[in-house]
Amino acid sequence: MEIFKYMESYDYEQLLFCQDEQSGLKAIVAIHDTTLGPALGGTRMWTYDSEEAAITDALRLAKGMTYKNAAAGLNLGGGKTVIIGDPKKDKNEAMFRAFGRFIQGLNGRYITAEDVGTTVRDMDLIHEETDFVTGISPEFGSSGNPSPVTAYGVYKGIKAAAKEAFGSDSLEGKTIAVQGVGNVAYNLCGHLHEEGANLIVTDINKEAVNRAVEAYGAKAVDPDDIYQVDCDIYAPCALGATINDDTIPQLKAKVVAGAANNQLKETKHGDILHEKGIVYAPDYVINAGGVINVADELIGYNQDRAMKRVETIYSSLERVFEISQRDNLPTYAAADRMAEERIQMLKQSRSQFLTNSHHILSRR
Ligand SMILES: NC(=O)c1ccc[n+]([C@@H]2O[C@H](COP(=O)([O-])OP(=O)(O)OC[C@H]3O[C@@H](n4cnc5c(N)ncnc54)[C@H](O)[C@@H]3O)[C@@H](O)[C@H]2O)c1
Ligand SMILES: CC(C)C[C@H](N)C(=O)O
Repeated sequence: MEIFKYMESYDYEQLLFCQDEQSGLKAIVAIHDTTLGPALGGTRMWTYDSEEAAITDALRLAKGMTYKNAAAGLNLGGGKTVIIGDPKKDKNEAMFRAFGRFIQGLNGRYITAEDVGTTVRDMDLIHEETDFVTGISPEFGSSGNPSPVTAYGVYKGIKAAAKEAFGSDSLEGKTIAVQGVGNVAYNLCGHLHEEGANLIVTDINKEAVNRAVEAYGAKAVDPDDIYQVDCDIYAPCALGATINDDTIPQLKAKVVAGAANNQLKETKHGDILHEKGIVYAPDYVINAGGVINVADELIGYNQDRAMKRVETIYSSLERVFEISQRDNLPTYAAADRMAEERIQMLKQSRSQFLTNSHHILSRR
């Protein structure tokens, strides 16, 4: 992999490799763009097939956070960390504390939070070493686990996408296929079930599937079968790139709207959805609830204020669908335009984030 060539292609600012032999920490921090403010993005812990796969994931996820934070109207740039390892076996206190010290060394250029494979407990350990971490325990006056809030935002976003596709945002009687029923999607299924939707779920983890079947009467299918089930809405809530050449021809849904980051394997897959008349809710717009919630910690966490802001995901998606129709653009491109315009506008007056300027951290 030619790292600088890749970084140049999407104008990444910084890529850091953090190693601590004693604790087994191998972390990659990618900072994409800090025009709008310090880079905020979660830490993912995953068993990658190769170091290259881990680097690529960190870079792709960091860019997604730049767009997510910009589209959500936050004064924050985009970054992300991946820790290479099995979150079930390889975690220890020293690992997260070592990572916290590396973050502290960045002096506020990057702020972390939870992502796949990390928990509030892990963030609390990082917090032993640095203040540049969010999603820590409510006992510190913080917002805790972002997943239920992400789920609420995704639920609101699914309603906005349903209105665009079916003319009504009611989900009663709609069949929704949910891929991955982890932290976000289990909470999402609760909202969908409460509104009277029929759920079809899958997960590579049998316990996660059973939990959704028991709590919400969901029907379970094998992981490979989720794309072809008869449904109105497909909600990808596991990992990325599930909208691709193999899966699109199988989809019967009229809407793709879910929590996962980087749902489109390549942008051409967003073009194909558009051509087929499938309403796609851009991932980083619909799943911004968690980051909106944790970002509120930076100005003194207020749950009511954060939830009101999460509710705006519905109108942000309406705006994306409006731009898409007006300019005959695929929805992912309409969302990119919205985010890029905001960044460009501010780039004219600011370039790199500096801790000694007036910014969100100075109010903490
Ligand atoms: N947690 C948040 O607040 C948040 C915010 C924004 C975006 N996201 C994104 O949403 C997605 C889910 O996040 P989460 O926190 O719920 O993670 P999670 O790890 O709790 O849940 C993911 C689930 O997907 C399952 N899974 C993995 N591969 C699968 C496959 N091939 N087929 C079926 N199931 C599979 C896992 O077993 C797990 O149960 C991720 O892409 C994450 O980046 C999460
Ligand atoms: C800051 C976190 C809540 C980030 C979250 N994992 C996301 O992808 O949006």
